[in-house]
Amino acid sequence: MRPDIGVLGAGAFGTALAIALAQAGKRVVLWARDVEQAAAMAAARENVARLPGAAFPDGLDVTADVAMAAQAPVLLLAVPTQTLRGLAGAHAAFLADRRLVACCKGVELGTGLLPTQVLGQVIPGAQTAVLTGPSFAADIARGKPTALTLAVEGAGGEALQAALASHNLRLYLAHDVVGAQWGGALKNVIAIAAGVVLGAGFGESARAALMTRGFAEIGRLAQSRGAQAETLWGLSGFGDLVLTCTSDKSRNFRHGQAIGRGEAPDLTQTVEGVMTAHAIAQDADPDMLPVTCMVSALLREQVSLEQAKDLLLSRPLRNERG
Ligand SMILES: NC(=O)C1=CN([C@@H]2O[C@H](COP(=O)(O)OP(=O)(O)OC[C@H]3O[C@@H](n4cnc5c(N)ncnc54)[C@H](OP(=O)(O)O)[C@@H]3O)[C@@H](O)[C@H]2O)C=CC1
Ligand SMILES: O=C(CO)COP(=O)(O)O
Repeated sequence: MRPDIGVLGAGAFGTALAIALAQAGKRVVLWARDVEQAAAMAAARENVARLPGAAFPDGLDVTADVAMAAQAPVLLLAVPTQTLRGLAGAHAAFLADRRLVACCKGVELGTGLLPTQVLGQVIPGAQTAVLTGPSFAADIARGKPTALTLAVEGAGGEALQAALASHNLRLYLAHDVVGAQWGGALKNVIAIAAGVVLGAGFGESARAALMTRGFAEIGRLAQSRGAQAETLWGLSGFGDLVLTCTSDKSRNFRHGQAIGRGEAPDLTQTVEGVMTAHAIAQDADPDMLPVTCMVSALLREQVSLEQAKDLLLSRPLRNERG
């Protein structure tokens, strides 16, 4: 039988979404690129590698055959942002006339493009949407209450909202696809900075300052790229910034925390904020985006932690607004 939803990318997030949707009664096919990983998940009815402890419900099938998942009219793309172009390019024929819901949070290095913009380049005319907002994969998989933004341009938003929402996964519809993606991408950079601040022992007051000034920075950059301010105040911006900057379940936050403590970060994890910081900083004005540029410089070891702190604190005094 034709699935309702295909999920491409069997990492923590793709697996969690597949579990939640199957629990809500949808027929879901989860695609992993690795044949052995797909077989192991199918046998264990669990993604032991990426999301241990979350059992697969009935209605969730696993495959390494992209054609099987792509029978569904709606495909969730849950791979790291830097791999999205490769995924879409390799399977363009299967993706061409499907609703493609980008679930990744980041900016492509080199092009500065958002996920739906990458999809639009690789698959001209692609029907895209964005699912984003504050949610840890483990929470979604365990059926904990979660509210997310589903951003859809043009027609079909309500139908997609109804298809993907469930009792515990509450979806708010938005139409500002660009704004929803900028919020989700940039909060990861600020979360790295928040982790650095706490890891270094600069204190919770400093983190609150950084989150607030970081949010102002997100607003400046995102609005200069076409985002609406109201979108940034919502789940995809403010909501996700709060979650990611305040929880050590966040990989971005933990990455920063390790750097702040002078430890080596875990480079096996997907930490989207690293590439996003570099993608933004490569042609940014440090006066407009001081935190993002400093995070990039710190990650590249162009400045020390003490230098980064002093450089940020010694900037000329300014008005809070503007
Ligand atoms: N985890 C979370 O709580 C949340 C994550 N997100 C976002 O979801 C996206 C994915 O993150 P997450 O699932 O956590 O990452 P993970 O590190 O858990 O998994 C990444 C997955 O992507 C797969 N992958 C990588 N490259 C490709 C490729 N070229 N083709 C196909 N599959 C590929 C990996 O496969 P393999 O194992 O073979 O390498 C792996 O299954 C990120 O943008 C993240 O910001 C959003 C909200 C919450
Ligand atoms: O996007 C997320 C929460 O909304 C997941 O955060 P991390 O990628 O930092 O783990």
